Amino acid sequence: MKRTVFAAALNHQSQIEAWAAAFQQPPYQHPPQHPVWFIKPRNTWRSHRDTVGLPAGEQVYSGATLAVVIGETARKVSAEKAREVIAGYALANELSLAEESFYRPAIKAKCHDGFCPIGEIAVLPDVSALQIITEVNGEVRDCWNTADLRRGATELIASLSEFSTLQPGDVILLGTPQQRVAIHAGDVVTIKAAGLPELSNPFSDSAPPMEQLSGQPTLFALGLNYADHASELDFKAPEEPLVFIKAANTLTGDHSVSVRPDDVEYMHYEGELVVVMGKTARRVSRDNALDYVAGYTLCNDYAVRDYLENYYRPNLRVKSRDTLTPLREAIVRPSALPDPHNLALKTFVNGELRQSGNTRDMVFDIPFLIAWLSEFLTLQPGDMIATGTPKGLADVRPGDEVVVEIEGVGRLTNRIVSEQQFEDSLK
Ligand SMILES: O=C(O)C[C@H](/C=C/C(=O)C(=O)O)C(=O)O
Ligand SMILES: [Mg+2]
Repeated sequence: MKRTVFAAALNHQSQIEAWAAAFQQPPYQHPPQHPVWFIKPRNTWRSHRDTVGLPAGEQVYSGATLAVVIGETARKVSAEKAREVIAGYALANELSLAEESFYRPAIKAKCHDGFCPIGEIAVLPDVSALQIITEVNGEVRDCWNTADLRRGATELIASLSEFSTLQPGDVILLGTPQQRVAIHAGDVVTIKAAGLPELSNPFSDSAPPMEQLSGQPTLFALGLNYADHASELDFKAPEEPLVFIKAANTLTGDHSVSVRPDDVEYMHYEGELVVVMGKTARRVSRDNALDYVAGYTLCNDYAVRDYLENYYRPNLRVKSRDTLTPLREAIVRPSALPDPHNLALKTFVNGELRQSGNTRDMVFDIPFLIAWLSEFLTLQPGDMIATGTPKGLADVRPGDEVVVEIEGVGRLTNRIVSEQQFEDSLK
C-alpha cells in the first residue's frame, strides 16, 4: 500500500538549463542547492488502465517518470546504502498543468484528482540509464533517459531520508524533462521502459467518481493565512491560499518530543487550528462546506528557517521533518464548537505566553479553504487542513516545553530535544 508519494522537481538537466537565467533573479536568487521536493497526495493516485478525468479549461501535460518504491524503513541512509532499502521500481505519470513559477508550492498544478497514475512494481538491477518512452494513441511522442537526471534514486533517498524517515510503501518520483507532452480528452497515454510493466491510461473530460482511497490522510497546511504573521515575515497576505502539504513522517502526538537540528539558528513554533474532514468533498460550496467537517483539533507546525529555499517555499526540508508536527489526535465535534472563527489561540514556552491570536483573523476562512481545495481535488474523510498561525514566532531550544492552546479545542504539549539527545534516546 502506498504511504506517501514524494516527487523531485527540477531534477532533469534540461529544466536547470531552461530556467538557469531566471534562477539567478528574485525570488529565487540562486539555483536550488538541495532537491526541490513536492508531494502527490492520495487523491492523485491512479493505477494502470484507470481513466483520468481532465480538468475543464486547463491544458494538462503528461510527465512520464520513474518511481522508486521503498521496501524498508530508511532513516538518514547514505547514498551507498540506499539501494538496500529499495523494493523495486514502477513507471508513473506525474501529470501537471504548466508551471510559470517554482517559488511557491504548486498545489493547483500538481494535485488535481488523478494526476499521478503509478504502474506495477518490478525489480530492476540498474536504472541509471533507462529509456522512458511516452506514446499517445500508439505514437511515440517523447523519449528521455534517466542518465540525464541531476540526482539518481540513491542520492534522492539519502537526501530525503536525512529529514524524513521513509517507510515501506513510500514512493519517490525521480523527475521529468522540461519538455512535456500536452494531452487531451480521448487520448490514451502509454508509458514504457525496458523491464517494467507499461502504464497506460485513457483520458477523458469526465472520470468516474473516486472510491474511498487507501493511503495516509493528506495534511494540507496554509502559509501566511494570518495577515499579522505575514507582515512579521515581511510578506503581504496572499491573494489566494498558499497551500503546502506535510507528509505522514512529520506527525507526532501530544506529549511527544520535537527534534531541533543541532546546527541551526532558528526553529520556531506555530500554533494552528486543524480542520478534519468527515465526508468526501468535491466542488463543495462555501455555504455547505462546514457540513463536511468531522471536527477540529490543533497542531504545532514547526519550521526550521535555516533550511528555507525559495523553491516550492516552504519546502519539505523546512516543514515536513520527522517529529516537527505535533498533532492532537482527539477531535472536537462541530456541535461542540459552533463558531470555529472566534477562538483564542495561544502558545506558551516554558509557561510564558509567546503567541496570542484569534481564528477570526484568518485571511481565508475554513469554508473558503474547503471550497477552494475541493474545486480541483477531492478531499477525503481524515484529510486535514492546518489553517495557519498568527504572529508571535520565536526560536525554541532543547529543554523548552511548548504548549499550544486553542479555546474550545484543547491543549497540545511537547518538548524540544536536540538531535544528539534524540539519537541517544534511540540507542
Ligand atoms: O514562506 C514563508 O516564509 C512562510 C512559510 C509558512 C508559513 C506557515 O506555515 C504559516 O503561516 O502558518 C514559512 O514560514 O516557512
Ligand atoms: Mg504554519
